[in-house]
Parts: sequence; C-alpha cells; structure tokens
Amino acid sequence: TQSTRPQRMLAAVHNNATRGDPRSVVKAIDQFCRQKEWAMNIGDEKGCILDSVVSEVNPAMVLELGTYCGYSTVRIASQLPPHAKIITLEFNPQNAAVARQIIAWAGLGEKIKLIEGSSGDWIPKLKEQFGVDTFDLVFLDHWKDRYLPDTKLMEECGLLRKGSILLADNVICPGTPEYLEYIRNSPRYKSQYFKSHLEYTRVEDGLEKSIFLG
Ligand SMILES: O=c1[nH]cnc2c(O)cc(-c3ccc(F)cc3)cc12
Ligand SMILES: [Mg+2]
Repeated sequence: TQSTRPQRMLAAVHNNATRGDPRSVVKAIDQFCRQKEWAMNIGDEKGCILDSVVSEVNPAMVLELGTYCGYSTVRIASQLPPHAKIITLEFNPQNAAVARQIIAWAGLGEKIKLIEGSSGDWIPKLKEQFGVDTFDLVFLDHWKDRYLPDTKLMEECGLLRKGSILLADNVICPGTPEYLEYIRNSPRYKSQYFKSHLEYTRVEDGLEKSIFLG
C-alpha cells in the first residue's frame, strides 16, 4: 500500500538522523524537504527565528498548536531548560503517529506531551487535565482560521499571563488576516513582525511575535 509523505519523512529521519540527536533530526527533515518532497514544517529559515525567540523567552511551559510531524516540536524542546515542558496539539491522527516516532527518535519524549484532538476542544481542558497554570510561550502553527478564536479562548481560559509570548507562523502565506488585524490593534498585545520566507521556497512569509500585556 502507498506510503504517505509524513511516513516517508519518518523513514528519512530513521535513515539519516542519529537517535538521541535532535539537531540531526531537524537536519534530516530539512534535507528531505529540500531534496525530495516539500512539506509544511516551519523549516530552517523561519526555524532560526523560532530558535531565537525560544532562547530569549527561556520558557518553562510551552504550548504548540499544530504538531504536524514534530519538526518544530523537536526544535523547541531541544532548547528548553531542564524540567521545562511543551504540550503540542495535533488534530490529524496519522500526523500524530509519525510525530510521536520522530519525537522518540530525537530522544525528547520526556519534555513533550503530544495530545491528539482539536485545539478548540482541548484548550479549555488543559488546566484541569494537565495541571497547567499559564504558558510562557505559545507557538501557533495549526490552521489559519483557528489562530484568532484559539487566542481568544486562551485569554478566556486564563492560560496567558502578563508577558506571555505568542509566536504565529504563516501570517503572510497562507495568511491569517483576521488574527493579524486583532493582535496588531488590541491594546492587550504588543506585536512585532519577522519577515522571512515560506519554508523551502522564496515566497514571502513571516512570523508575528506578540507579548500579552495582561
Ligand atoms: O496548514 C498549515 N498549517 C501550518 N503551517 C503551514 C505552513 O507552514 C504552510 C502551509 C502551506 C503554505 C503554502 C502552500 F501552498 C500550502 C501549504 C500550510 C500550513
Ligand atoms: Mg506553518
């Protein structure tokens, strides 16, 4: 039977990355996407911006919306301080299954909690189910039409504190106009745009970094 692109990506990680070495996992995926098949990982160019935000925030608790195959999950988790944790939500069970194996190969299973299901269903349950207080960093990389409703949901559920950072991928391509309009005009956020390119291409894209002011 026909394999899927995430399964072929996982095979590339098994064949080219060193078990327990997150950087080699990231490199193997980027090589696969440049040389074999494009896939919607944040990629290396925007990934470097992600890395710089993670190291600046040095978060104890991270929420990632949209795991896909775990590329950014591994990239973030490999930079977290000891005892820090990342919760990542993935809607698609096939993607989640691949992500679990890529995360395991990177040796980061202890730092990462992958939850299968919709962000809209799970965000209101994170406090009671996982004893979460607030998130220091939220990485939005799931579905463009969910960025704004999920941000409002996180506010309502008390998951953000003064100083929490939201980092959103794809604000230009595919584009999240309603989210940008809200976050850039809300007095409760201070936003900054990081111009870059759509992963593995020369098409413009960028990340929007926003600080929640409380
Ligand atoms: O749906 C997406 N979720 C999260 N990240 C994405 C991402 O980085 C890129 C794209 C994407 C961009 C251009 C294109 F022609 C086809 C798909 C989609 C998502
Ligand atoms: Mg993306």
